[in-house]
Amino acid sequence: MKIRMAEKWEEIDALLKMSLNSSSLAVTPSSSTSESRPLRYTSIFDCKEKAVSQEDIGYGSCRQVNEFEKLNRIGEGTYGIVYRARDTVSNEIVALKKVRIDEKQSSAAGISESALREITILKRVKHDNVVHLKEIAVSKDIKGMFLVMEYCEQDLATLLDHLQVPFMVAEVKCILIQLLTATAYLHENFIIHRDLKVSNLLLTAGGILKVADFGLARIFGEENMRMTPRVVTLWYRCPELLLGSTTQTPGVDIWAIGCILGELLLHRPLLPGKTEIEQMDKIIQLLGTPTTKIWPAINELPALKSFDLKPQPFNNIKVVFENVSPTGCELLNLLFTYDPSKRLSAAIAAKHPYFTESPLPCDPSVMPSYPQIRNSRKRKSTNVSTVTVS
Ligand SMILES: Nc1ncnc2c1ncn2[C@@H]1O[C@H](COP(=O)(O)OP(=O)(O)OP(=O)(O)O)[C@@H](O)[C@H]1O
Repeated sequence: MKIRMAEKWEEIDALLKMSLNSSSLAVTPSSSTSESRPLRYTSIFDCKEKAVSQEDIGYGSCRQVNEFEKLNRIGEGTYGIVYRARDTVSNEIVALKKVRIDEKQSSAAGISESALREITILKRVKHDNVVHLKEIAVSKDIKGMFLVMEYCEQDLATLLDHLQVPFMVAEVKCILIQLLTATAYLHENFIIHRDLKVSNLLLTAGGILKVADFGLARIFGEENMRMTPRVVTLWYRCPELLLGSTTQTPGVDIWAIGCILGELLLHRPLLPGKTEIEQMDKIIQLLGTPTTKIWPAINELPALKSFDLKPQPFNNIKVVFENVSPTGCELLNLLFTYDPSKRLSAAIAAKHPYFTESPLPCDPSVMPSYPQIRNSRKRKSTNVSTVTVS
């Protein structure tokens, strides 16, 4: 068994190393931010951040999961179950995300591609507003692998479902500015999240927002990098993906952030389409029909002919968001720019005057916190994602 374990983890380790060294993922960090740092592969065997060689410790420094006491189940996503747990060594409360191991998986050792992605990306990012992967724990047998993450008290989807009144504008701004800061950091480091939505935004007890769930994230920058258009949960999916674009830009995250801002302001999902056609219709209802004048490349999108774009000449942002200031409506329109090449960047959006006009973003420490609703139901939108990993 020991030998099988060693082989298995070495196999995963080699795969991670290969994926990060391959040309499609070879990137150089941006030098435009002080937070940028070399994106370097660190071995899965380095998972406790201290420099211990594999030889020193046998099968890597990963601790066994039985050093964590599972307290309760806090979430279940497409790719694994998430538990609240106590580290019996440090007494710290952590989140344990179990990675499904399926021997039938095509990737190494039965670990899904999305889990490998999540690990490789989370190990290279370090930002206050991105969930921190502390280490990887393993079960005694070969069946379990767990991401040990900092614990966050709630996710925004559950919070939204339970709040009787909408967030105050100052609270919306507090959340959004943190989300934009995190996204700017990711984009500066060539990472597109590709699944931003309220259930993937976590809040700590101190109101700090943490972007989570990097199972669909990708490194971008390579010319003509083709990606499947069927990523991003439908309600948050941008028009270029709906229309079949395979070249994805950071703009897919920016569009999703527009949907999140809309949802926070309205206290309901902004564009809850049930099918791709309905999704596109809802976008057109809100923003008007896109034309080649505002989006010259639209005619080149492969799936355009499958859609019958209804003529709708009006932009209804001000109607739908009647209680939102003109500056707020302007920010929404910029986030919802049809042409992805003209869509606002996260870094520029974070400097938009909406955040400096009254009411100002509140301090995270005064964000509402309801630990008692932590284990309540998860919204159905999560199931609408129909994602394909590529
Ligand atoms: N670090 C954490 N702290 C607290 N709760 C968490 C943490 N990570 C995840 N969760 C909870 O578990 C849920 C599922 O986690 P996550 O989104 O990472 O899993 P997934 O399988 O990738 O989900 P999805 O189906 O949305 O892709 C989250 O919505 C959140 O409620």
